[in-house]
Amino acid sequence: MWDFAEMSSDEVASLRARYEPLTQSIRELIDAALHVDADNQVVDQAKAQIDAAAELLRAHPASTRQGMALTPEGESIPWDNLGNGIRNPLAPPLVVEHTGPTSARIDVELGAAYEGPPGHVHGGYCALVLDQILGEVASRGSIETVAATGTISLRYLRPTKLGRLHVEAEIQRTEGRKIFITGHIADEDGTTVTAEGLFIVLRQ
Ligand SMILES: CCCCCCCCCCCCCCCC(=O)SCCNC(=O)CCNC(=O)[C@H](O)C(C)(C)COP(=O)(O)OP(=O)(O)OC[C@H]1O[C@@H](n2cnc3c(N)ncnc32)[C@H](O)[C@@H]1OP(=O)(O)O
Repeated sequence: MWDFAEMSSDEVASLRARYEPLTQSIRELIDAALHVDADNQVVDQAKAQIDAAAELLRAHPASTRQGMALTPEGESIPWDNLGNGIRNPLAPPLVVEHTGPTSARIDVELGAAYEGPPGHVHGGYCALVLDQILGEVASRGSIETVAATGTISLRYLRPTKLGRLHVEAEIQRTEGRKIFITGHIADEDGTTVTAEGLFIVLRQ
């Protein structure tokens, strides 16, 4: 059904435009559900509408699922995956901006859905965000150099406040297929988590 290897950039853009707003609406639904304080009637009505939407979507199943795909031009499409999948509302809304051949940054807002300690981001999601940006920088956006996490080490300096976060990553050195890379997350008060990773470029 989705044969990205056969698609033009325009066709991919049109699919993105179809599904990205659905993903964002589901994220907003989760946020609304986490903030609601209503009576049985309101909650029952919302549940019925959500169940109806799920039934509508289930009536049109995809024949394949793909975590990530490539277009003929070599553009990578994060489709269903948890790190930054366009169609996955559990993925934080990450947009990785490559600031050079060996570095990148993310500016993202993480709200109630990502809470661990009260008012703060769950440590596992901090790890996911750092793993994602380190992996993307290490992979350098190419199928030829896709790198997997070999080892990642995190240091939680202090809790990360929910809200706007800034994330950076930079390659420190490479040894053959091994890429040594560091990164950090900062909230409005400064750095909260640092990461050191060893990513390994997959054998082709
Ligand atoms: C369609 C696609 C579009 C793509 C478009 C691009 C965008 C793409 C963005 C991706 C962004 C992803 C961001 C999330 C990244 C994950 O979450 S990946 C998932 C978590 N990681 C895994 O599942 C990896 C599981 N492990 C493995 O598959 C294999 O063990 C590995 C890591 C590939 C290494 O296997 P291998 O290639 O056989 O490695 P091997 O030859 O044994 O060892 C090579 C060297 O690495 C060292 N090494 C091996 N394993 C380790 C380790 N775990 N720790 C430390 N050192 C190690 C060895 O000691 C050796 O060192 P030297 O002797 O050369 O000094």
